Amino acid sequence: MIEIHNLSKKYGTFHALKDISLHIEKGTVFGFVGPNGAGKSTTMSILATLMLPTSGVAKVGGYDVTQHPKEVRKRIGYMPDFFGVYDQLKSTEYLHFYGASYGIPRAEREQLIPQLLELVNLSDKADTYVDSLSRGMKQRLCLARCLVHDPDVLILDEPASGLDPRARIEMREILKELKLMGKTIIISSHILPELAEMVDEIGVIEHGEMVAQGKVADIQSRLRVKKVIHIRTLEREEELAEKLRDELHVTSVLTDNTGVHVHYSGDDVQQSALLRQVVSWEIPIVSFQEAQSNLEDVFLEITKGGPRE
Ligand SMILES: Nc1ncnc2c1ncn2[C@@H]1O[C@H](COP(=O)(O)OP(=O)(O)OP(=O)(O)O)[C@@H](O)[C@H]1O
Repeated sequence: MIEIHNLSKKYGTFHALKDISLHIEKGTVFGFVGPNGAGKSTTMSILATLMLPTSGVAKVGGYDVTQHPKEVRKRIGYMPDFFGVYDQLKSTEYLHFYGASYGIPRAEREQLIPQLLELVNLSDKADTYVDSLSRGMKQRLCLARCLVHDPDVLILDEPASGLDPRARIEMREILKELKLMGKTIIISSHILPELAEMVDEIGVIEHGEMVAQGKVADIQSRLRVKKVIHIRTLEREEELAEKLRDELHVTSVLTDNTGVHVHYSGDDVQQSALLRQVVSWEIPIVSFQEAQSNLEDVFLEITKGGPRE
């Protein structure tokens, strides 16, 4: 649904995007992550046909953003990171305005707008002036605006920025629903945990370059993000820690009042052999569990500035 080949963008002599390539299948929720100034907004503006690339190709639904911008615009809903709303309008009027600008007849809009307001949990604010909505509500109204023409692709630049935790959860729930509706979603953020639960794939961009891309789990294993295995015993904890220190792929072992924490670089097969070994020592184990490393860990690992693969 989205294809980017060797896309570059220069602002004067500043190289904001350097030959990035990306491929996003239909129905995927793609998290575009990177620190401030990495090039996320630039990429999204190009996809949204608002900015021309310096070189390279970007396509949405098979249409080139440079050659067929009108076709691309029909297929995308774009939510910029900064947006203004027309304060003197009520929520419903605001959506009518956008619906009309897409050429949707009034009768159709009358049906559509209540559905959109319901989708973004703003039904009770239909007759409220936009300027009296909270920031989270304005963000959701803006999302409804992006959906007016039923686009296949949503390009959402930091849709959760500046929202409090509850508003972020609401936004996340709406995005889950949009995924269920089959939309392809590209969503940027530098706040990673908020993406973790909902993205299928991530692309990490830094200084205008894609430094990693794929399923979160694949990226983790490719980067060999070290696992931490947490083991709880009924007794003989120190003895277990001592024995573990001599095992292959164990890089360090720590104990605290919650149990034994094993930093482990082995793969799943080696880990299962380690579990057999631990059981064979006949120390009474209560649990042996791999701590979930999250998107935050992956991000820090990739962007810490050290040598890369
Ligand atoms: N119009 C412009 N003229 C000159 N430089 C620009 C312009 N727009 C962006 N840049 C620079 O290009 C780089 C990439 O900016 P971009 O806004 O794409 O990053 P971003 O990843 O979206 O960052 P953020 O998370 O802060 O929004 C930054 O160094 C930025 O300063």
